Amino acid sequence: MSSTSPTPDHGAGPAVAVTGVTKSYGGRPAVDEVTLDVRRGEFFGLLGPNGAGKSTLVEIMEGLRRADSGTVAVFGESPWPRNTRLLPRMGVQTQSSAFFVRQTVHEHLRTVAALFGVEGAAVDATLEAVGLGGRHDVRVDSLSGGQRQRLAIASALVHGPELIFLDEPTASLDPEGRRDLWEVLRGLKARGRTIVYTTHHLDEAEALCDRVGILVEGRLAVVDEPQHLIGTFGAATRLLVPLGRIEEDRAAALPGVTAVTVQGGHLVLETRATGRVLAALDAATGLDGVQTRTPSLEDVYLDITAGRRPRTPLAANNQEQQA
Ligand SMILES: Nc1ncnc2c1ncn2[C@@H]1O[C@H](COP(=O)(O)OP(=O)(O)OP(=O)(O)O)[C@@H](O)[C@H]1O
Repeated sequence: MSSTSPTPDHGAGPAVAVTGVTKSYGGRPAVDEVTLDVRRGEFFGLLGPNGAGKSTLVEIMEGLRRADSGTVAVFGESPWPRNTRLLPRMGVQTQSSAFFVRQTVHEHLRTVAALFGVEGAAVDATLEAVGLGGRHDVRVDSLSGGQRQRLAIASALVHGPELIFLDEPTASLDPEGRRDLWEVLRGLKARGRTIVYTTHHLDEAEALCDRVGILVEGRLAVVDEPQHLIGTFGAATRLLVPLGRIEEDRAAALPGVTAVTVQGGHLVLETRATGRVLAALDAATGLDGVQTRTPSLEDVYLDITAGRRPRTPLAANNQEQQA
């Protein structure tokens, strides 16, 4: 965003290296022995259910919390204790971003920019990018939740950081705002920035992230590219057959069908042998009105977080970094 942004550093080594990090509260690990690299220029998504430890892990990476054990290196340096050399290189939006509430939107962002020694032109460009271009003179305490979220994101981006941490940035955005933010983030990635992103929107992670890590109860269950994860975990395809076309028992007996449920006006057949089941359905009832839902990241995520599939310790393409 900033015209004075540093040139992205494409040096060797990961943007963030997390090694054996553990953090407990009251004897319970919130983050448990996590080892993970975020590559330079990568869009990395951190996923997991409520309370899985995402924010804790991200805040340890940012230098806002201290790990009980393990190490974190950001561009090769420890972010803890507060490392002022790293601050201009990182942009941080947390779930509880602070605001100067009595200022206007423009004053607020100008104040943030000034802390980083960034010129005013970057303020206007950043507000425009996050969709607050028409809100310069509105007081921060008069903004809606979604508008505040946009301002928090602007505050993380205004100084043109190389590494951007966004913690559920689309949580209170409307669908249009989400899509607009996707474009902003894709633009940042195209310019070589590294993005660490937590979200509960699996469609978003699938659309944006080069790799995702899924945390379950503080432990990293898997790290992989979304498409590879979907292929590797072999989540089922679902065939939606209008109710009344075939009896449930008969559908369940078709070769290749692994589960049958009723959802809305459909019988839902799960299968990993789509062609075979479609052919059998065609022979039994015809295919009129039958819809096919291919597996998504959400299916894999639900399987992993519900513990329905054996968890691999770490996917192969992250293991090369663990050596
Ligand atoms: N400051 C704290 N003091 C005590 N417990 C904490 C603190 N911060 C987090 N925890 C606990 O650590 C666990 C992980 O919390 P964390 O906020 O990191 O999860 P999360 O994955 O970000 O969840 P969400 O998706 O709900 O934001 C939770 O059980 C939470 O209650």
